[in-house]
Amino acid sequence: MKAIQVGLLGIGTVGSGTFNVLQRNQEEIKRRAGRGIEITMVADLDTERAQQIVGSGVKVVGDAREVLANPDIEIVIELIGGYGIARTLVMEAIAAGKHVVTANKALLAVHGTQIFQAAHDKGVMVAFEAAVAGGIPIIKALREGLTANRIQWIAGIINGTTNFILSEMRDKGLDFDVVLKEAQALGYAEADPTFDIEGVDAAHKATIMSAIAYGIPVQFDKAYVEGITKLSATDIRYAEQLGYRIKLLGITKRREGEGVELRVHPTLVPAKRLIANVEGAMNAVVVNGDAVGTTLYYGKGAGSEPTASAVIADLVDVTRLATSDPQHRVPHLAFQPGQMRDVSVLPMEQVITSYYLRLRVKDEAGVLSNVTRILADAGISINAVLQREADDVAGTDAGAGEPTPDHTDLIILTHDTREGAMSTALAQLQALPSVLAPIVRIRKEELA
Ligand SMILES: NC(=O)c1ccc[n+]([C@@H]2O[C@H](COP(=O)([O-])OP(=O)(O)OC[C@H]3O[C@@H](n4cnc5c(N)ncnc54)[C@H](O)[C@@H]3O)[C@@H](O)[C@H]2O)c1
Ligand SMILES: N[C@@H](CCO)C(=O)O
Ligand code: NA
Repeated sequence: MKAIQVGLLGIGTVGSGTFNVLQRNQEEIKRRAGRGIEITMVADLDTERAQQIVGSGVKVVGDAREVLANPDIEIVIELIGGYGIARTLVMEAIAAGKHVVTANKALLAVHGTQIFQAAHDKGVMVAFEAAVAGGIPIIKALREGLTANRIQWIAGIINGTTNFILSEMRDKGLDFDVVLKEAQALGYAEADPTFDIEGVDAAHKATIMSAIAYGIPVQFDKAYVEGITKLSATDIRYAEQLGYRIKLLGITKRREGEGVELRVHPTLVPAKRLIANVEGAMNAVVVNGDAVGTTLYYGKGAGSEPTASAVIADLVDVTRLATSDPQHRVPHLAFQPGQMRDVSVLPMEQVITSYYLRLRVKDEAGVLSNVTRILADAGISINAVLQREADDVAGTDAGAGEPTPDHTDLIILTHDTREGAMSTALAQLQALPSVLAPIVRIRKEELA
């Protein structure tokens, strides 16, 4: 059988990895796919660099539409990124009857509903394993491997850049900016690194996972998104003293009869959990299903060849299924299109979680009892209280000046409560005259 012809749009970090791995492993891949898979045309704005990567045997063009216009090309790989031209090209590729493979989580989290509908109507596939946790086959696991389960919750380290930054800050005591530059140089960071550090990239990926897990539309606009830019070394250290690590987690939970939680924020995780020990740019996703229990997926979530690994897995899937009846394919979002449920993402005030609080207070009689009374009145149960004197935090960057002997840090761990109740209590705590600086609130998940 003749090789299937593929057009590649964008040959940057992931595109070049895809080209190289496909070349290197072509024989093995062919044995798996049943026929050869060949990138015969590449579009990139930088045609000179593109031609250097692919050599003289592959046609390189500056205008992606030339690829879409080529009737011999059956699969288009979109590795440009963003919601702009990439969206137009994906929609045009679908309209032209071509299957699409993409790593573009931003595009799918925001416009996925429209894109999957168009693909369904046209009878083509849009495959996106590389869009979530790069090389880890998490889409495959959720969509196929765990199909017996009612998924209860998912919690993942799904942004390599921020995990790298948090790990380096904790291990080496390096500054945020220095580590960010390193992450960019290593090719982990998005073109706009604010997407990484502000949690947007993780929210894109969590949005896609929530849709597949529960059979609901992508609802990125309703996700709660908080990044790591305000996290201080002081809290990383206190968390450690309490037996926790701070990770940027993408979390989605099914709340029976109420809705779905979808949120990204720094999270205290017990240090003994495997996921708490995922360091550097590595990703890990914990999925809890009612039948299987808790499962863990670990690996490289970014980088040229790890991401290419997922792109090529999709190419193989699409190649095998290209001639099949669309009814026999795995649905884009795991559930049959007519079986999607319109379950809403809950507003953040209704989220139920536990908390780490740090209050810088005057070290005087009655402070602790005032604090605990406010929490008790709000129905918030305390799990642990720790008081750290000036000496314990010397040299920290707590932001309110160095603690002096008459200032102290009060660290409180709570049991589960509603975010709304916590916000109300925090406003009251903040108004206490003995509270000297903005209170730090970091959410905590036991992930048991
Ligand atoms: N880098 C990673 O580790 C990683 C991991 C997972 C997913 N992704 C996703 O993969 C996609 C690509 O990321 P990347 O890191 O390879 O980006 P990149 O910036 O390295 O590459 C993008 C390429 O697209 C080209 N391009 C831009 N506009 C174009 C246009 N109009 N026509 C043709 N080519 C155009 C650029 O010249 C560049 O070579 C993004 O959606 C990204 O979110 C990246
Ligand atoms: N910028 C992303 C790339 C992978 O999607 C990350 O750091 O994880
Ligand atoms: Na993946």
